[in-house]
Amino acid sequence: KRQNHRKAPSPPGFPIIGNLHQIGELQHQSLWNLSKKYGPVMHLKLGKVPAVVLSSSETARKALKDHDLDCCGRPSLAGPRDLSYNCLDINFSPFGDYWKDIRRLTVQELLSNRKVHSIQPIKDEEVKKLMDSMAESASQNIPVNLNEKFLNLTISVICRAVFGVSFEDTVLSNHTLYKLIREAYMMLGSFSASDYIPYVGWIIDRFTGLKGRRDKSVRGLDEFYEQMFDLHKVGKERGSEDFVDLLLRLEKEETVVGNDNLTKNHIKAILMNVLLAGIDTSAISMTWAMTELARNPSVMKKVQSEIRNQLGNNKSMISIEDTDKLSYLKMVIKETWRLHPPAPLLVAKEVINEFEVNGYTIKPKSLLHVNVWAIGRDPDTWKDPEMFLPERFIDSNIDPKGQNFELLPFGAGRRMCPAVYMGTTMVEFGLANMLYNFDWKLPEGMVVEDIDVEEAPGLTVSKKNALLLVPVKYLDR
Ligand code: HEM
Repeated sequence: KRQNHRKAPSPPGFPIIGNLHQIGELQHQSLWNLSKKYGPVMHLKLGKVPAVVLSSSETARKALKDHDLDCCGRPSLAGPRDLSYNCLDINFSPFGDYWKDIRRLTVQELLSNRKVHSIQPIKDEEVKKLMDSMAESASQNIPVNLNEKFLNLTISVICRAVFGVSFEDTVLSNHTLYKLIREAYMMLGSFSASDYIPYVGWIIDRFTGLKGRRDKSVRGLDEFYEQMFDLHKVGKERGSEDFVDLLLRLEKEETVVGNDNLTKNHIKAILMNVLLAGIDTSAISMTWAMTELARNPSVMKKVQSEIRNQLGNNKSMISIEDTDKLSYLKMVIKETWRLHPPAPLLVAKEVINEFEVNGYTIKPKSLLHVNVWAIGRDPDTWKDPEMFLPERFIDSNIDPKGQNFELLPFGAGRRMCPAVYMGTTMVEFGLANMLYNFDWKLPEGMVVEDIDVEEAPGLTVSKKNALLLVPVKYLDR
C-alpha cells in the first residue's frame, strides 16, 4: 500500500526549517514562483508542518469540490488562535458542530440576502457622505487618498450594520479602528515560529517581539468589543435589535452552540470575524478596481460611459437596483478580482482525510493552500494574463461565486465566504457611484506609469501605497 503513495514534487529544503527560507513576506508570490518550477501540486515542509500548495483551477476543483469534505478543516495557528479566543470564530474554528451552528446563525441574522437588503438605507447614507466628501475635494481640486476613503466607507457600513452604532458614538476614530484592524490582519497572516519550529519556536516569537505585538493587538480589539457591549447595555436608547443585541440575548438565554453555552468570548470571536472579514475585503476590492481603471484610461472611459448612458444624467445617486444594468462594471470587478483577489491564498485549510490530486497523495494534518492569485495569472487559463482586460468576460459564464475554479475571490466549498452577496453589492454600489458622479485625474506632475501595484503583506493583500486621484465633478446636478 505504501508504494502507492506518491508525494507531490517539492523544492529541496534544509533540516529543521524545511522550505521556510523560500517563502517571502508576500507568500502568494513566493509560492507562485516555486509552482512555476514544481507544478500545480507542490509539497512543502514549513518547518515541522507538511503543506500542499495548489496553483491551477483543475487542482483547486479537485480539492474544493471533489474532496471538500476531506480538506475543510482549519489549522490551529498561533496568530488566529490568539485573536479568535482559541478558534471560537467562524473562519478559524475547526470543522464540526460548533462551526456549523455559528456559521448558520451569522448567515441567518446578518448575511442573508434579506438582511443585506435591510441594511441598504445605511449603505445609501454612507455612500452619500462619501460623495459629499469627494465633491468637497473636487471643488478644491485636491487629490484624495482612495485607500482611506473606501476604508472609511466600509468601516462605517459594517459598524452600523453589525454593531448598530455609528462611529461618532465610540471613542475610537475610524483611523484608530482601522489601525487596530490592519494590525490584527498582519498578526493573523504573520509567520509565527512557534507554529513551525519545534521546541524553540515560541522563544523566537518572544525574542522577535511578535508575541508581545500580538498580545497588544488582542488587548486593543478586546477593549473595543467591551466598549460595544457597554453601548448595548439595557437602558440605552437605541433602535431595533442589532446583531450584537441578538448575540447578547442568546448568551442570556444560555443558547447552546456546538457543545457549549454561548459566552462573551464566543461573541467576541464572532465579532472579530465579521469586523475583520467585512471591512478590509470590500475596501481592498474597490481600491484595486480604481487603481486598474486609473492605469487603463480607456477602460475607465468605457465603464463610465456605460453607467452614464444606461442611467442618464439626472440622478444624484445610483441605487442598488440600478447596478443590475451595469454589465461592463461587473466585468471590471471580476477582472479586478482575477488579478487582485483580496485573500490570495484564501484561508489555509487543514486536511482531515487522505486524498489524491493528480495522483499525488495529500495526507491528513497537512496545511492546504489554494493560490487563487496564481490561478488568476495562469497562462493556460487566461490569454495575456498580466493585462487588465474586462472584455475577456463578455462571452464567458465565469462568475466569482465558487462554481468556476478559474476565479475564486470568495473561495469555494464548505468554507467559502458566506458573504458573497454582501461583499459584491458593496463593491458594485460604491464603485458605480464614484464612477458616475466623478471623472478622475492624476495629481499634478504624475503620469499613468507612476501608478504602482505594490502589495502590502497580510492575510488579505491591500495596495501598499496610497492611490491618490483628483475627483472632477461630472455635471453639476
Ligand atoms: C469583497 C468582499 C469579500 C471577499 C473577497 C471575501 C473573501 C473571503 C475568502 C477568500 C474567505 C476564505 C474562504 C476559504 O477559506 O475558502 C472568506 C471567508 C469568510 N468571510 Fe469573506 N469576503 C468578503 C466579504 C465578507 C464580508 C462582508 C463578511 C461579513 C461581514 C465576510 C465574512 C466571512 C466569514 C465569516 C468567513 C469564514 C467562512 C468559514 O470559514 O466558514 N466576508 N471570505
